[in-house]
Amino acid sequence: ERSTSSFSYSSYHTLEEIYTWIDNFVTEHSDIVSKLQIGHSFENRSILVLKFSTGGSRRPAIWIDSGIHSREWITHATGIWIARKIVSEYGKDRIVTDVLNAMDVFLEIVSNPDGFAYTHSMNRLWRKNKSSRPGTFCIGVDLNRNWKSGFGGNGSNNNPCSETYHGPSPQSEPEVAAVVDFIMSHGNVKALISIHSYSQMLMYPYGHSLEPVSNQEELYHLAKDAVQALYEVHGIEYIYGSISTTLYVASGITVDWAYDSGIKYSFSFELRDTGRYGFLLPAVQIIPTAQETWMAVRTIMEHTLHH
Ligand SMILES: NS(=O)(=O)N[C@@H](Cc1ccccc1)C(=O)O
Ligand SMILES: [Zn+2]
Repeated sequence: ERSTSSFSYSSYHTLEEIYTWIDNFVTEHSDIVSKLQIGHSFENRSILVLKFSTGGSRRPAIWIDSGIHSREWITHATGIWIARKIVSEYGKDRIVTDVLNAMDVFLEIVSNPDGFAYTHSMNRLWRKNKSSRPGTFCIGVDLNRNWKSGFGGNGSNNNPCSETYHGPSPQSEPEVAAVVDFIMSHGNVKALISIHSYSQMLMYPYGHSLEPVSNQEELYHLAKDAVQALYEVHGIEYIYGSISTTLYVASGITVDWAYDSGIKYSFSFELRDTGRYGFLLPAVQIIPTAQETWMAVRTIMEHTLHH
């Protein structure tokens, strides 16, 4: 009896339950999945990444992260569901099979483990990590403002008590430094997908400026196709475009760093909903959200494989 088959994919889970699921999932699919520890959080929790690989060495890769903002529980749940979808579709779905026969996929489900634990224990709406520094009264850095590209610019805040506090310096946070170090040492990541909630948007760089990226046309049309694939599942409508023109100016964000580091297919999702439940999305919407998100992610994977 596979212990992951007793795991409820239609429920929200604690950090411990997710880490146990990861171990069971890797054990049950050891032919294609392995577990990497890329670092430790501020409070010394392991930072874990699932690697999906069918062989080769240093194959071009796709990076997916969820949970950088700890209160966005739908994103961890979607990451878990996508992990299972990838292994169940390999050998069946033509696109997944072609992608995994040529590329590796890295999936960081809990990108902010300290914040996530805190949303279960003390404050459901905690967003940042849990770092603290002498002489700083408030806790936590916004891990979507701590990246080097555009660091400290408009749409981030220098006040440690702010929800968008960028931290003392780029990559000051171990949760960000671990990802930077991993991706830079891998050196062959072709696409990055950073999953947030909520607003129902699919966005690409830049967030820190209104200036279009060099392959803006390509990213616009890929986002359009991905959003259409998403819509066809349950009729959910997303808007899409560059972060700064579609949402707001935000500086020091993951996808701007990725793009400026050469990852030309960098996207950020804002999953369901549009504000009725917001971060408190009911668990009954987990699987529908994951199913539709998967179709958009699969579209981006296919494009990355062929370009
Ligand atoms: N998920 S959210 O509610 O925090 N909104 C995100 C919006 C966002 C998402 C991706 C890149 C830049 C900005 C944020 O970091 O402000
Ligand atoms: Zn977020």
